[in-house]
Amino acid sequence: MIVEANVPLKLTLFGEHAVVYGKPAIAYTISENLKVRVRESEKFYVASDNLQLKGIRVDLHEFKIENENVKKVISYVTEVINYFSEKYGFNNERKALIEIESNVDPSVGLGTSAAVVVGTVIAYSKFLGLDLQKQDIAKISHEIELRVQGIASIMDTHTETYGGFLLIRENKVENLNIPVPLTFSAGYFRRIMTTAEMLRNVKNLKDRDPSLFNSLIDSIERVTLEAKEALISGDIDRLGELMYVNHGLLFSLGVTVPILDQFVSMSRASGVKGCKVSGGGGGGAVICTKDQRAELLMNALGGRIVNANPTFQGVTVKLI
Ligand SMILES: Nc1ncnc2c1ncn2[C@@H]1O[C@H](COP(=O)(O)OP(=O)(O)OP(=O)(O)O)[C@@H](O)[C@H]1O
Ligand SMILES: C[C@@](O)(CCO)CC(=O)[O-]
Ligand SMILES: [Mg+2]
Repeated sequence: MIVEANVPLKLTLFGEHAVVYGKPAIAYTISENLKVRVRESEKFYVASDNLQLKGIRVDLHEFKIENENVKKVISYVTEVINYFSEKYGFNNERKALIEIESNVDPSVGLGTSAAVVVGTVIAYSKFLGLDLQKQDIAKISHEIELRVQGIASIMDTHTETYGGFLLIRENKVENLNIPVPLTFSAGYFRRIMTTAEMLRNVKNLKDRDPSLFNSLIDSIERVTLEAKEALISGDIDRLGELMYVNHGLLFSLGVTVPILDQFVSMSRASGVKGCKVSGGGGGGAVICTKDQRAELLMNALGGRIVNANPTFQGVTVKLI
């Protein structure tokens, strides 16, 4: 028996980083996904064909002989195993091979870390014979992402668990009913930092200059709440304008890099209604109002386009 979880990846429309400090954010699930498969094995293994360390296969019992990079990369999975052993008393008596498959590169600002956690939580818990509700999956996954990263909001884990367009506010998620069929152009550029590193940079700014930091995240809050109204009323012109403003505020927070700024700036000059960095920054994902010019520019600048069509189902699991 193999348990397979299918997790949609996500894009953040507004409010990333600020959401970590209690501000609202808007995210939605897209038509790209990550799969996690769990099956019985004589030892614990994690396998992924998709990491920079291509084709790694790690024996979790001989962890200490593996290098720090490997340990770090698979820590989202090992924390899930630790969680079920600590909280549910599974003393690793049922060992598993955990395989991760995705056609999107890891760490690109599309919530791949949350997808690994949500997928492993749902598939591994089912493998252990537990039948967790979505509410539990979301809560446990957030706890684990937070443990690994040190800093994290509920946004990515909750969005990928539930699916659709969500407003994240005060540690809760609200479904946004969007009246018009809405889609975006999105892709990603090579990333030089992980989200965990970007989160630490932002925290440094907060510690160094709290008053400047607060005024930036207050502005992000205002933009996000106005964007919610624009989304609900289908006002794409206003939405686009607010995306550029949010990008500017993320530039001010120090999470953009030259290629992203160049792309956003060139998109604006060529008439695209709105564009911004999406997710943790430091390279990685960008999102624009749907526009062929944005997609051409992305290609021309060396980015990779992703399928940004919205999905509404959230994580699913099946036995194969
Ligand atoms: N295919 C995969 N196989 C194994 N681990 C993965 C895979 N994809 C992502 N990961 C894990 O997630 C980490 C990337 O997390 P990170 O938060 O930096 O990126 P992200 O979630 O795509 O971006 P953001 O949080 O901004 O949306 C990787 O270092 C690795 O630990
Ligand atoms: C940067 C951030 O806001 C979004 C990462 O996709 C981090 C988080 O919300 O945990
Ligand atoms: Mg992440």
